[in-house]
Parts: sequence; structure tokens; C-alpha cells
Amino acid sequence: MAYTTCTVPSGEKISISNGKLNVPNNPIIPFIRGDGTGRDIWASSVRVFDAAVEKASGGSKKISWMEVFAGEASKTKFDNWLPDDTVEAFKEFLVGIKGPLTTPVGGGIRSLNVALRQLLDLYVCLRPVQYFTGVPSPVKRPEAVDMVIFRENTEDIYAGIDFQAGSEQALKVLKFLETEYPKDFKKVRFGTEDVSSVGVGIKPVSKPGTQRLVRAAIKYAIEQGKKSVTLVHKGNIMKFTEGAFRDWGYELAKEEFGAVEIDGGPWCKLPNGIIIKDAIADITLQQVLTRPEDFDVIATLNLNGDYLSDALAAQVGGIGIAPGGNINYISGHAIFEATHGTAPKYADQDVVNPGSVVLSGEMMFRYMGWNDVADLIIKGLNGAIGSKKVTYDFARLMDGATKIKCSEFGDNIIAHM
Ligand SMILES: NC(=O)C1=CN([C@@H]2O[C@H](COP(=O)(O)OP(=O)(O)OC[C@H]3O[C@@H](n4cnc5c(N)ncnc54)[C@H](OP(=O)(O)O)[C@@H]3O)[C@@H](O)[C@H]2O)C=CC1
Ligand SMILES: O=C(O)CCC(=O)C(=O)O
Ligand SMILES: [Mg+2]
Repeated sequence: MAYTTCTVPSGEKISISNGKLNVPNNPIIPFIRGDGTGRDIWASSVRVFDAAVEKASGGSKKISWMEVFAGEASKTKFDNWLPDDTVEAFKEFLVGIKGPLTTPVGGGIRSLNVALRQLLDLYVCLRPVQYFTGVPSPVKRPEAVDMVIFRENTEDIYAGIDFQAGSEQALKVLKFLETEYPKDFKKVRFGTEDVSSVGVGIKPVSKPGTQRLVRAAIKYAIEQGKKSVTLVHKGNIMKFTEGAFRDWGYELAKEEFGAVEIDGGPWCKLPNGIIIKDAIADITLQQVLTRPEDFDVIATLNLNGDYLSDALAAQVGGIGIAPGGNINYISGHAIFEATHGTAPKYADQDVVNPGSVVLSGEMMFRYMGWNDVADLIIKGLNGAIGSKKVTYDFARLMDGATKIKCSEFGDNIIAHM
């Protein structure tokens, strides 16, 4: 493919055959720096990645980084928020990594982060939540938190069927409901008689969309020897979207994985003892705090997963150390990215924690089968935290800590590899 907004460096492509990635020694990996603090974090993280690859391979492996553009940098450079080249590069080179991109509230462009997930059909948002010894936490037993969130990444209210009050689309949908379903429509109290001041959002949730997500979560639980998979939903209220997510999840566990009901159901057990259970989203937010041991792998819908991942990140030291990956386990496409956003008030000050992107890279290397590189990154991060020379977010809660810059924290990780 001829790219006009980016340049393909020398290197080789990662490919997939029979569901297995083939990773050359000099893979081309597209990356987006990101908006706001994304710039500071990338500069620090990429040095960590290169150092870990160099050290683990003795110089026989090297990433060929390919910069691709999206967000504010792309708008300035190309008058285009998300050039086709960027999407094509992630498609062609299979595995990539990105910094956060800004999404305006209440108008303007729709999320570029969500767009990338949808355009590449990256149906799993994988967000592990684990505690690193020494990280300051607001809870008493942060070490009890060891959870992995499988967040559905393409459907739900993130699908973008979201119409502004008074728009032609909103008025048409409301008219349709009034005409076709007059009894249901009459029951709704909008707070106004004037429907031109009613915005409308639609929440699509499908059985195949649910089941591919739950399948990935159960497979992960089996491969990693986990104790349970909890389907988190608000199915008591949204019966045919969130409730259906729960039912389709249990159905899949029984039909594809041989689960049988326990204690009269609906909880069930796989032949290897893994429990498949469910919990309603509101109480889940309390119970992940009060009894974290009960949660292991969590499979949930898009919005619940978004809320849960920030809340859980707090328990193990905050959003500065919360990684993630957006993955299609069938096509092999994956884009790794932090859970946090662009934190614009800190942009270009070289102060924020690069840990979330560093750990997103660690996930990327493990996904590529470069476990020795991933292990070195973990070793370096553990050492850096243990040295108590950390960025402001950890330093403000850690006794006896020295506050250092984002770039210096990257150096500290490298020094401890
Ligand atoms: N995938 C993506 O690209 C995402 C993009 N976004 C976008 O980012 C923008 C800003 O979102 P906002 O809701 O403010 O959330 P952010 O995650 O950007 O920041 C919120 C707060 O989290 C803390 N924080 C964030 N990143 C770090 C870090 N690396 N190190 C230490 N602390 C950190 C800071 O807390 P404190 O003030 O306490 O220091 C910061 O003020 C929005 O446009 C949003 O849409 C949001 C989430 C994901
Ligand atoms: O796309 C955005 O701006 C926000 C997305 C988000 O919060 C997330 O994926 O966790
Ligand atoms: Mg979020």
C-alpha cells in the first residue's frame, strides 16, 4: 500500500497463520504518539521498549517503529483527524500501540479511540488489574486485587447511535416510537412535553458480539488457570441488552465449554472447575472493593467495562499504571493503549507516569510471544518502584519517595532491567 501521511521503515511485517502470529526479528510496529501527555509518555516509553528488546535479545532483535497519525497532530499536519493511512497501517502490520487521543464532550468529533477499535473490529478491550509491591494505594489490601477485565469493545452505546435533541434523527426516532409503540411511549416521562428537547441514544447489543467476547474471556481463564469468570451487567433494568448479555454468556459457557449449572443455576461450572457467575454492575463496583478475592476474570459490556477499569485502577495505584490492549483474537489485529486519557493539564511538562503505556507495551510484547522482553520490563518497573524514585502520582502518596520526571522514570525502569 502506498502511504502518503506516513513512511514505512525498513523491517518486516508481523503476519498470522492458523491463528498463530509470525513475528520477525525486526517487526514494523505502527504507533501513535497521542494528544496531550501522550507526547511525554511516548518519548519515555519507547526508550524503555528499545532497551528491553536490545537487552533481552543481545541486539539480535529490534523494533522498526512506524509513526502514524491521528488526533490533534494529524489535524494540524494533514487537516484530517484520522487519515485512512493510519487505519491501513494498523491493518497491514497487525500489531500496534497508541497514546491517548482527546474526545470533546457534548459535541465535535466522535472518539477516534473508539473509531479505531470499530474500524479494525478489535472486539476485546483487555485490561489487567494487578498490584505492584510498593505502589501506594487507597485500599488496605491492594495485593488482593488480581483481576482481568474483558470489556466488549464494539457495541453498546459506544456504537455511536446518539442523536442530538431537536435533530432530524432524534425527532424521527421519537416520532417512530410514538406512532409504532404508543403505549410504551406514553409511559415515558421526559420532564417536558416538548420532544424537540429530548436527545436519543440507542444501545445495540448482539448475541454474536456478546459471545465472541465471553468466549475470549473463558478461553483466557482456562489458559491462565483462573478460578472464575464473572459476567457483569445491569440486566435487571436493561433486560434485552445487558440481561441478554448475561443469558448469552451462560448459554455459550454451557454449549461450547461444557459448563453445568450449580446450586440450581444460573451459576455454572466448567469441567475443569472454573466457575461462571454473574453480578449486577452497581453492586459489583462495591464488591470489587470489599471482597476483591471473589473476582478474577470479568467479562462485561462496553460502558460497564469503561467505568470498572478506571475504578479498579485506583485500587492498585491509579490510572498512571493501568495498561490495556484492544484485540481481535481471530484476525490477530491488536492495538495496545493505556486505560487513561490525555490528562491535558500536564501536557508537555514531562511529569506524568509513563507506567500505563510501558505496561501496555509489556502486554504487546507478550502478545507477540516476546516474553523475555516483557519480563524485563516488569523487572525494571518493579525495581524502579522499589527505588522510590517515582513520578508525582506515586510520590504524593508514598512515604520517603523522591519525585522524578516522566522521562527520568523511564530511565529508572531501564536502569533496573
Ligand atoms: N483511550 C484513550 O485515548 C482515552 C482518551 N480519553 C480522553 O482523554 C481526555 C481527558 O480525559 P479525562 O477524563 O480528564 O481523563 P484522564 O485519564 O486523561 O486524566 C484524569 C486524571 O487522571 C490522572 N492521570 C491520567 N493519566 C495519568 C498518568 N499518565 N500519570 C499519572 N496520572 C494520570 C490525573 O490525575 P490527577 O489530576 O489526580 O493528577 C488526571 O488529571 C478526554 O478527551 C477523554 O475523552 C480518556 C480515556 C481514554
Ligand atoms: O475515547 C475516549 O475519548 C474515551 C475512551 C475511554 O475512556 C476508554 O476507552 O477507556
Ligand atoms: Mg475510560
